[in-house]
Amino acid sequence: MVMLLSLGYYADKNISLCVLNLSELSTKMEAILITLALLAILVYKYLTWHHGVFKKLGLDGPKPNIFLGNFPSAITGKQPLFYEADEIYNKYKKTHRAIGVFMTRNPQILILDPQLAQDVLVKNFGKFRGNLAANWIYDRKLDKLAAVSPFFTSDDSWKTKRSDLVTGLTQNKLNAAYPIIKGCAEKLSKYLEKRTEQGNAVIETKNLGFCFTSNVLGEFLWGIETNALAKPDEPNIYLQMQTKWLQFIVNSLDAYFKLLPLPWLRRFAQKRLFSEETNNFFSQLTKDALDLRAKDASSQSRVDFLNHLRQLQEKKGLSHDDMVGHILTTMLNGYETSATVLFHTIFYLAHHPEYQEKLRAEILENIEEDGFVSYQKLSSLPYLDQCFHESIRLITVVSFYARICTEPTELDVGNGHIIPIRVGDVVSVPIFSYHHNPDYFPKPSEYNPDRFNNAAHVDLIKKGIFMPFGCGPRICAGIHLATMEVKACLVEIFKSYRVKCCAKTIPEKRHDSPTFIVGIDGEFWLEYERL
Ligand code: HEM
Repeated sequence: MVMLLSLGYYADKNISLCVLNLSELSTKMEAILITLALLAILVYKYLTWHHGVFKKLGLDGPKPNIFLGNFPSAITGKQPLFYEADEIYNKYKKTHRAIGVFMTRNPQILILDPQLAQDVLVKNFGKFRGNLAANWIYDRKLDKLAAVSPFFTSDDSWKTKRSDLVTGLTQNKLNAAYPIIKGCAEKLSKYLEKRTEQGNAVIETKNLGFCFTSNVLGEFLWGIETNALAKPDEPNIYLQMQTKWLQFIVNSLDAYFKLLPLPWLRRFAQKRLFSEETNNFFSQLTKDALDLRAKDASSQSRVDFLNHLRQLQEKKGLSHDDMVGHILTTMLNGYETSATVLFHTIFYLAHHPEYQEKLRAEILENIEEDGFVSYQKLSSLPYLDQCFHESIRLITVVSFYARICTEPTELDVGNGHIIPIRVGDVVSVPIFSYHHNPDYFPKPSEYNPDRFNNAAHVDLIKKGIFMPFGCGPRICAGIHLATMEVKACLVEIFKSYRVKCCAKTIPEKRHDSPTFIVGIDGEFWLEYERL
């Protein structure tokens, strides 16, 4: 409007030039606006490209947010993923066997019926061999040590990597390695004795759990004393490196999830899963441990993971990177998970003295002359098993797992409706939700080991309702190691100590851990009374 008036009133060159510039500007503005509009349409199309995919298949599901999909709070870090998944699960569980959801813009089929989950994980495993966690590695050459892990592998090399790992973690091997765990339990006892003798019996039990599993892994993986329990107050390079290593992984995964809508931006964020500094440290540590083993004939008959790797090196020429990779896999999958189950069990048993007394009675009845419960009994004590299973149900440290379809197949999603599944499609199992479904576990937020009376877990595992370690050929590779170390520590504590809540103890509450591992946030201060 102003421009037209100007044109009619002032006829001199300068002004008309100025008007010409304005019109040029407006053309440029128009071009910019059109470009922006086109860009917005393109971005919108890109973000919503897949949104029709489930409709075409006739699969129901909640409407996704354009940018963040169906898990906006999890992507922005406001709420853990399993809670958001649980809200969706509860809405559809009575009416659907499976639904379609979006992790940002990426479609996933969420399995609501445990029997269908069993089909995918076990019966139909051949068609669902891939693990979504393999995508967490951006560059497999750069992250050569992380890439050794079967957990991060979807291709054909998975089978060999898994076999190399699990043959060092069989029940026979762990039975033979049991003296190592007993040695760690003795160190824990000495530490507790010292604390209680000093009148310092209120102990932060999360730290205690981390120190114990760290000690076990140090001795079992490298044959080294980490001093986590012996000298807990002294600076410790091993523990510092372990913490640094885990923090780096958490940062990397944080970037991975935040950039899911725009994955190509990952090249500008933290690309590696394992840092170079910690890779160098753990590689040197492994080399030193191997050199020591080669020099010391007496330690060559020790049954531990390092000797397992030495045998593999001899038999099939395992490279040094493969050896370090397997050690780090065991530490990554087994350190925080096992410690979390351990300290939550102690915490829940302190809150429920009636269950603690029952467990203690069973332990005391089965102690052998050497002051320990034998490895065979450790695996079979029924109430110890119940307490362990109830903690792992309530906590469900690994709350969600996802498979990638590797061969075209079909999925029976109920009501006579069968949908085609293509290579690359992702199917996920919200196991936390199964473990917290009141139809399967009445009053699911309560800690109650009695719900697993008469080995009830066996039937629940068969039905796919209880799968804290996963199921099928990709079941947790460290299930026996985790079970052994957690149970051995529980026996050691409860045979000699009554663990009680005190003024500093936080209440039992909703799981709100800010890390990737499920759990209750905050410190677990508990009082240890010597019996
Ligand atoms: C209480 C402790 C633990 C829990 C609750 C746990 C849970 C799980 C679960 C649920 C899976 C399956 C994930 C999926 O299907 O995608 C898994 C896989 C795995 N776990 Fe564990 N885990 C524990 C301890 C350990 C330990 C001590 C190790 C040591 C080696 C370990 C090594 C692995 C590996 C390598 C895989 C991947 C297996 C494969 O894909 O073939 N875990 N774990």
